[in-house]
Amino acid sequence: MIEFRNVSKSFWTGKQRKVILDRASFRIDLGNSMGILAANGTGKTTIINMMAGLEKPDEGTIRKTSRVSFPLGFMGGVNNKHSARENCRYIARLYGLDPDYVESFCRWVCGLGEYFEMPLATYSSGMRSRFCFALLLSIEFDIYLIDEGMPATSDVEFNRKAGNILQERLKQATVVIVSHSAKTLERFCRSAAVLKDGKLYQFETLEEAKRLYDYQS
Ligand SMILES: Nc1ncnc2c1ncn2[C@@H]1O[C@H](COP(=O)(O)OP(=O)(O)OP(=O)(O)O)[C@@H](O)[C@H]1O
Repeated sequence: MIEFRNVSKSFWTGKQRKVILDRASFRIDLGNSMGILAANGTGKTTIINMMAGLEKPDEGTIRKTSRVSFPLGFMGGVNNKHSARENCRYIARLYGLDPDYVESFCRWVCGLGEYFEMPLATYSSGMRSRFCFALLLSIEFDIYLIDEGMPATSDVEFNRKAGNILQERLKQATVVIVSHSAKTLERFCRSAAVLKDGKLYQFETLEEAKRLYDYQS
């Protein structure tokens, strides 16, 4: 479960305050995947980052009682000076997992060859995103956070392998997905919410959410 209670978040732009959430309260329960529809630039990434714990609210509380993933495609949290192998083992220890398992899983999924032993700083951005995605897949979460659809790399073989693993994971898991497009949400959830003027309006069905979203845009 993820619960936002009276959460406010805004940014100072130098001229005005950009409000993302204004004392918003909502809850996402396990087994009830939810999509959030919001126009570009209104705060989708910020909300996902707050759920992941990457950003703090200005006010209010965010409570989590489940294992919540970092956003799919997130490339932080790794150390550039260390190799994929060292990063794997470090992250495994942080999550209380078996370092041998995480290392061999990632080695198999991301197919980096000898680069697996080299510092991340020597990787291309494609190699880095393959590694970070493999790392996410090596950990099992209850709730997966997706910002604007599935991440994809330019490596077809990797996309197929990682996509199949993720597909299996998502069958059992709860998904929170944010997008500006209802079409992107359709694959993942039946219920949805609309982010509007700093408030989140939750609906039983995506259809209902779409009606409000289409009306305001
Ligand atoms: N650290 C920051 N300082 C100032 N403004 C910020 C900061 N982070 C985000 N913003 C602003 O807050 C708004 C929401 O940003 P966010 O990235 O969450 O939007 P988004 O809905 O995901 O956008 P997009 O659809 O374009 O990816 C944007 O106007 C952005 O410029």
